[in-house]
Amino acid sequence: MLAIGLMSGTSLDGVDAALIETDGERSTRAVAFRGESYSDAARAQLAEATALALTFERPRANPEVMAAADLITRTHVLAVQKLLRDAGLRPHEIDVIGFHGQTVAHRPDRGWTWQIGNGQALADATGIATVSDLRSADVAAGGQGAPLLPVYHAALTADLPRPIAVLNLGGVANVTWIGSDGALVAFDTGPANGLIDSWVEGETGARFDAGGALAASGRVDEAVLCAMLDHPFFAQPAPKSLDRNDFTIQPARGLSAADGAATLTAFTAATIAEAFLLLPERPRRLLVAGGGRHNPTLLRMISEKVGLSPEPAEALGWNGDATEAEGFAYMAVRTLKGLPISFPGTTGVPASTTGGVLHQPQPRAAEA
Ligand SMILES: Nc1ncnc2c1ncn2[C@@H]1O[C@H](COP(=O)(O)OP(=O)(O)OP(=O)(O)O)[C@@H](O)[C@H]1O
Ligand SMILES: CC(=O)N[C@H]1[C@@H]2OC[C@@H](O2)[C@@H](O)[C@@H]1O[C@H](C)C(=O)O
Repeated sequence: MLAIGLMSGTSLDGVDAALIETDGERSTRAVAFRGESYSDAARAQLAEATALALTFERPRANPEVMAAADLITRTHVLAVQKLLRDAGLRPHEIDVIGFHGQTVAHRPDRGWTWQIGNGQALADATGIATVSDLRSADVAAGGQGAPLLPVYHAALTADLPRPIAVLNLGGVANVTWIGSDGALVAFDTGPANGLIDSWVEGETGARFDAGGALAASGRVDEAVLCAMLDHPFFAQPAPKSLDRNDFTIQPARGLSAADGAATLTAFTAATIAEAFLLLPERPRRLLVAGGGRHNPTLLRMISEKVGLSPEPAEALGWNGDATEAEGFAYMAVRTLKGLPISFPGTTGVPASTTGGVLHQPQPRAAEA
């Protein structure tokens, strides 16, 4: 099948749109990819909606969050249209879209996770069957609702020697470990770039620490690093997941811009080392996808603390910027086929679970 996957990640940098050909099982081939950036105004609107949503006891139709949801849907429609144009394809040639939406609050402890974006509106506007709300069924069944990528990581690495680990360095980081027998262990490890981005934006106005240059020029403050690592999340057994806002840059306040960047980068690396202690067996290789693989200072620190060289996804011919979006395309095909997308080892759900809500495009009123 030809499937489009759409992801708007915790970094709020934009929409990733990927087109893949897959059977939702072992076969998967990347066909096209493009990103659609948010304007500064859109990012600010999404950040506000996210901050607000996190204060709610449960998801509700608040006007500000609904306006953000509308922005998300419209930007995703645009991303699909541009991706189709790039690929020279028409909507009827695409079997399904996997639409992750934007997480505004992730509270499995309260029994919910909230991704905004209207799946039916996206299906109607693109004319393509759309699977949305991919995390809720898992949470309803008692899982963490995240991470979901492990099933795709397993397909991507099917021919590689195991055990193997795949690290996704987005705003938040998550690791997937795949054992020799195909067993999956996966969980969020801590912030990846989220804190570094917030720090750098506050200190310098830049969106992120390009090339890890600021962190490379600073000194890690060991006392701040120790204080940050003294957090109950790291002692928790897997599976476990995070909301983007579960950690803050507060402990680094008072450090110079460079030392703060170095310390927060070291924090991410140290949390990945902590995560490795929870893996059943040391992986032979550590593959890295997500924006953090563009940060050599972060990769160096991970290598030092974990004792394994992180290999950017490109080493295997993957596009590490597209992996998440591809994963949601893959999951949408699995949803169509009634196959599970989450497992006891990945989200803690008691039994393997299907997920996602399917929306068939409705003919427009004018055409009806
Ligand atoms: N050249 C670069 N140098 C340093 N860091 C970079 C570079 N390019 C991207 N990044 C980092 O990658 C981040 C974006 O990563 P990505 O797109 O994988 O996150 P996301 O998908 O929004 O997050 P999540 O996976 O948590 O949902 C940026 O915010 C930035 O911190
Ligand atoms: C609730 C939510 O949106 N979580 C994201 C976030 O970003 C990274 C990490 O935290 C991961 O758990 C998840 O996304 C990836 C794509 C996943 O589900 O595998």
